[in-house]
Amino acid sequence: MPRFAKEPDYRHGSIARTGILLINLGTPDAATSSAVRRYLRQFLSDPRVVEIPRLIWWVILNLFVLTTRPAKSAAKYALIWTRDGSPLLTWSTKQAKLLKGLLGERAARYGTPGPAVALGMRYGNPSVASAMDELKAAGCERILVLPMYPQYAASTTASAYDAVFAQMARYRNTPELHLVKAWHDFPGYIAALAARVRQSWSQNGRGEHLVLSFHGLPRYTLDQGDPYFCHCQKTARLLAAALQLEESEYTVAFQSRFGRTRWLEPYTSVALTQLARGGVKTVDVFCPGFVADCLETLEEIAMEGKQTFLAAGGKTLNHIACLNDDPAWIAALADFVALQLTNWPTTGQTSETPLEAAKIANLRAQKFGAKQ
Ligand SMILES: C=CC1=C(C)c2cc3[nH]c(cc4nc(cc5[nH]c(cc1n2)c(C)c5CCC(=O)O)C(CCC(=O)O)=C4C)c(C)c3C=C
Ligand SMILES: [Fe+2]
Ligand SMILES: [Fe+2]
Repeated sequence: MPRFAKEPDYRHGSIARTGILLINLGTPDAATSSAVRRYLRQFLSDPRVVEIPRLIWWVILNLFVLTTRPAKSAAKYALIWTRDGSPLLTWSTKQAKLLKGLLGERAARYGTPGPAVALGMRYGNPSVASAMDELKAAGCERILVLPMYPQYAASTTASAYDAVFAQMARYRNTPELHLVKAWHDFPGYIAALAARVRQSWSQNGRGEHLVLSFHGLPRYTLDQGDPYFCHCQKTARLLAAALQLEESEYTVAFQSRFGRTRWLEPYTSVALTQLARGGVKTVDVFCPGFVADCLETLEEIAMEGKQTFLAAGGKTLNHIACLNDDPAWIAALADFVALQLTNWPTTGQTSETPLEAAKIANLRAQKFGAKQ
């Protein structure tokens, strides 16, 4: 493979565009053991995700994890799989499409073309590399990297950056980058979350207690300076304030523990058990850290979490759907993008006079026989 990827044909005088690169975690290509194994191999080989020394982890991963987990996880994926495939991919694709449409509509008011939007998955397909290629092919000289993780974590956000940098290293004509780090307190995001909860309350009734369940992380990441835990607490606090909740009316908890080390606490399963044992009969569970429903919300919360709550004496667990394609959320996302693009100067972009363009075309034709 050549060191650098082939550049798209260079067109003189074309307008340099801005591209929005949405990155989410990714999902297997199918709900089968082999597809899940391929996905988990890529995911769990990421040193940002599992920090055990490489050689030791390679042995554990290949001898134990990848021999047992794929079948178990595939069975869970099968429970949430739809005719369109994985919900995470379906919703993420829809979000990218809706965002592109809305940004295009807003730009059209000023007679300008909207930015290009592409979706890249950190693991699996479509890859971050292919999404960046797509933006470059669309003439994007500037790329806004927007991880679909409101709360920063090294294992998600920084890992998404790693994938972007790896592809940058393959380009000769690199685009300019703007990396979004976190948006856990962006007012439009908080307002969209609050509206989602209120909508569920009015449609399905209001539970006695609200559990805000975030994906967990190993506990040592907090001790070692990862701000994820604090970002989750702030999102929860702002959301609770928007919903005018007293502290006794909601619980912040962490789900999806992986491996044997201690993770951020309280664990969602423990919180649900304690609530039920304490006499709470109806609980709402909302996952503000996931902007799209996925295995972790549809299976782990709506199915497993429900069983845990009922087994401990609860009567009803209502899983409140993630933001998915909610119009208020897509509008908030478009506002956030606009904010990020403000004051990003468009200097340094090529625009030759016709004479210069003709000279360059001539030179390239002589030297490389290139078509212009
Ligand atoms: C929202 C943020 C996420 C963080 C932080 C995160 C950290 C993290 N995850 C694992 C291990 C697994 N996670 C899995 C699925 C999964 N994780 C997230 C998001 C975050 N992960 C999502 C959106 C999903 C769902 C993907 C889908 O296809 O629907 C899985 C795979 C499923 C399984 O086998 O259980 C694993 C494994 C670790 C170790 C980690 C931080 C160190
Ligand atoms: Fe995860
Ligand atoms: Fe999980």
